[in-house]
Amino acid sequence: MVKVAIIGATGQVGSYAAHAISQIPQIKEVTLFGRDGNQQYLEGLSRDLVDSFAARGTNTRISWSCDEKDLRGSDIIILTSGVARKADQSRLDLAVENGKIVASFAEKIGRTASEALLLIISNPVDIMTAVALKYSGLPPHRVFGLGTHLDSMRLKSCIAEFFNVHVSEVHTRIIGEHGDTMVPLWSATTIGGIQINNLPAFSHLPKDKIMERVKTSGSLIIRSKGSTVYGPGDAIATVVRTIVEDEHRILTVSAFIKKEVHDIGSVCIGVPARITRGGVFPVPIKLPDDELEAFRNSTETIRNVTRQVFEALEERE
Ligand SMILES: NC(=O)c1ccc[n+]([C@@H]2O[C@H](COP(=O)([O-])OP(=O)(O)OC[C@H]3O[C@@H](n4cnc5c(N)ncnc54)[C@H](O)[C@@H]3O)[C@@H](O)[C@H]2O)c1
Ligand SMILES: O=C(O)C[C@H](O)C(=O)O
Repeated sequence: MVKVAIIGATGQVGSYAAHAISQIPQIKEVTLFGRDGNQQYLEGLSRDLVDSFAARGTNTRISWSCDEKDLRGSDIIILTSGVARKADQSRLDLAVENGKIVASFAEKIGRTASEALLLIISNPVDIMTAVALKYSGLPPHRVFGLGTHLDSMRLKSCIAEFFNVHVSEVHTRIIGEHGDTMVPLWSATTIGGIQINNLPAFSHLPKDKIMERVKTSGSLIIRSKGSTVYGPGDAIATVVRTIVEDEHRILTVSAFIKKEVHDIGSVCIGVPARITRGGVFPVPIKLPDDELEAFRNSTETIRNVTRQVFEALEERE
């Protein structure tokens, strides 16, 4: 049975993720982890979740803590702490501020829960994954971020709507930055198992418009209702279920790549990765030239900002 801790559980994404993952039968206990001063909120949140579980017939145990010692024994730690962007900000604008928060939690995790798998949600998620990897000291296959999984789901629903098919018939992925330079893999997109460009209607698919919608989904939701909650929360639950059931599904998460995508490496970025109980393993792939060039451009953006954040964090030390 599995024990999961959510750091940043008092936030919008952390609290809904706690609800979503608690429906996974193998999860025995979820610990809501928050900052000192948030005890009252955490007690209220845990009571609210316990009521929900009773109503649903869910057997997961809920606990809460502000003490890093209680991270010990966690199989999976989900890190959602950090500031969220305003609708007119880029996720990259949060890099230094959230880098400090993520580095500090990563150090705690390295000290107390070095056997855990660490799933990063805080934005900009690719860069925060690199920060968590460096400051936790955990091996690369046990530190990964939500990456472009949510973007891939957004693209999937747009394609399903256009072709008027069930979402489960659409397989697609977006790789690269969880941000403006993300790269849709049309070459890896199928509907009902058929390569999308072999479908006559593909020539009418408004690809640019769809990608604009995917890229601006987060800011539109933030402008409309303050934050994105259900999309990320359920995307997190999918990743966690894939881990605990050792499914070996291939999801597009932010992982440290060495040479899996042509010769590009030494960066944490959204790539297809096999997700197992033991960790996350990027799948070696070859891309057509246009997608490769776009991915290279995306990795350069992430690499540059990661470098700047590492420099800022070194000044802190
Ligand atoms: N990767 C994704 O797909 C994705 C999706 C949604 C949100 N996010 C990111 O997740 C993060 C949380 O989003 P949210 O909507 O839950 O925000 P929120 O403001 O509702 O919650 C923020 C959480 O971080 C904690 N926190 C804030 N500043 C802190 C600090 N200095 N030290 C320790 N803890 C601190 C808060 O206590 C709270 O628990 C943001 O960075 C957001 O951009 C990522
Ligand atoms: O857009 C955001 O800032 C939140 C998150 O990254 C999202 O894509 O929903």
